[in-house]
Amino acid sequence: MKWVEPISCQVDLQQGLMHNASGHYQKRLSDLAGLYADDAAFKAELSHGGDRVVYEVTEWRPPARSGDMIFGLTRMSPGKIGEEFYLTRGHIHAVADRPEIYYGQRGEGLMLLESPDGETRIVEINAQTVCYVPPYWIHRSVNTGSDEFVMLFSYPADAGQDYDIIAHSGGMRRRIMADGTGGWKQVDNAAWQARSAQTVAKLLDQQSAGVTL
Ligand SMILES: O=P(O)(O)OC[C@H]1O[C@](O)(CO)[C@@H](O)[C@@H]1O
Ligand SMILES: [Fe+2]
Repeated sequence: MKWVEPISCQVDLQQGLMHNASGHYQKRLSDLAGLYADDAAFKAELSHGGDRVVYEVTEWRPPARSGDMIFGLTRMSPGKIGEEFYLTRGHIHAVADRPEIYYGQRGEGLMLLESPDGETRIVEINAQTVCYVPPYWIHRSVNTGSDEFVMLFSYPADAGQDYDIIAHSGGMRRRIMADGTGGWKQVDNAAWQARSAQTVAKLLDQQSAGVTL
């Protein structure tokens, strides 16, 4: 029998990376086109500040997916586009009933959550905060601090990510903006459109066996 080997991965807090990872990817500002409210500020930032890396992920993925776990580290740079804090693309798991755990390592930020039928929640995350993302919640990380925001994450290996659900509803329902006094506030996204009852029911009926990951 060829068992999957146990491993350990060292979290490098300063670099915001995990050593001994099996994968690494970076997202640049241009990868986030269309996600921010202020498109003029986005374009100005791209042309003046350059297409810099805004977040990166080092992760370990098991050789087989079913029943196993993926874990890794996300490092988000600090910054704003206009008044809106830097964010990740955000997604629902392709197998929507799969949950996720985030564990704050450094910096400050939050998890912006949205249920299929449009309820919203915010979970603030600092170092040592564990954030539980329950099944079915769309989730996006936001760096609300002035330093890098680093979190460890772990989720079922067969979960996958569906990014279209956010695009199809005109973005997430809430945006996280500077409040003018050094903090953050949530504001409504005017472009947001509710998902139909049929779309919500389809997500709830989904069977993992029928989903292509
Ligand atoms: O995949 P997104 O929405 O760009 O966000 C990146 C973060 O989410 C993950 O996909 C984990 O759910 C990690 O890659 C990282 O923590
Ligand atoms: Fe996720």
